[in-house]
Amino acid sequence: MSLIVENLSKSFNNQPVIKNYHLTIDENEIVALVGRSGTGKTTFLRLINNLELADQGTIQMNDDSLVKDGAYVGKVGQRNYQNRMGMVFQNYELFPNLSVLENLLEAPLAQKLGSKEELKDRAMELLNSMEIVDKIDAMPSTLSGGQAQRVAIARAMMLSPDILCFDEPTSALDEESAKNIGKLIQTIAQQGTGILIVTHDNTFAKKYSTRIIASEDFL
Ligand SMILES: Nc1ncnc2c1ncn2[C@@H]1O[C@H](COP(=O)(O)OP(=O)(O)OP(=O)(O)O)[C@@H](O)[C@H]1O
Repeated sequence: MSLIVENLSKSFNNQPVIKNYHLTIDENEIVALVGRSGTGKTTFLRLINNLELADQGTIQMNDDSLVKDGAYVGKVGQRNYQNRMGMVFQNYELFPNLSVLENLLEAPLAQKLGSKEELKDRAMELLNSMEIVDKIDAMPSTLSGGQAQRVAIARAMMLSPDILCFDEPTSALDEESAKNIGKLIQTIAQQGTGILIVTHDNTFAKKYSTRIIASEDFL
């Protein structure tokens, strides 16, 4: 399963940020997107997560398009695309009023991806593999940054995405937690998910990615 971006363009107030950009991310790949501040990294992440509208181009996951030659597909098609795409936000965006387990179950239950028991088993399995199963009933506010990050990753993995995006995954972490997240990302990639990491952390990018791309190439 691959993410395919072709001829992608985006301007704000007639100021191009991304112009005729091409990128493919295949399964098992860990692509790190690095570059100076203000060169479009967040914009790119928002475009491929359908949080921002493209002016031109194609964004698709194998045959499931989000936008083809500048034309957005219908709602069902957009949902099909989005179901294959996962995102771990910089501030994790956990639901503060829900426990760790409830955070993991919310979306897959709403999407009817399985019974509550089946989904709970999957959640336990993921939390176990991330060595955070003891926090299953904890509220997000009681977690450390590294723990909250792992819960956010587990929540994204509940939907079995083909591509998983990370926005600055190490910005709030100490060295040890960053190392653990790097290894966790490698394990997820080995299991078949393609990874895109936006980061300012060049050491992390070099150590854990299989390919580095630069946002200076967006224009
Ligand atoms: N909603 C918006 N309206 C107008 N301009 C925007 C908007 N979003 C982003 N921009 C502009 O697009 C350019 C790219 O911004 P973006 O946030 O994508 O860069 P970035 O590489 O992620 O930066 P940083 O590393 O600082 O997070 C900037 O010039 C920014 O001002």
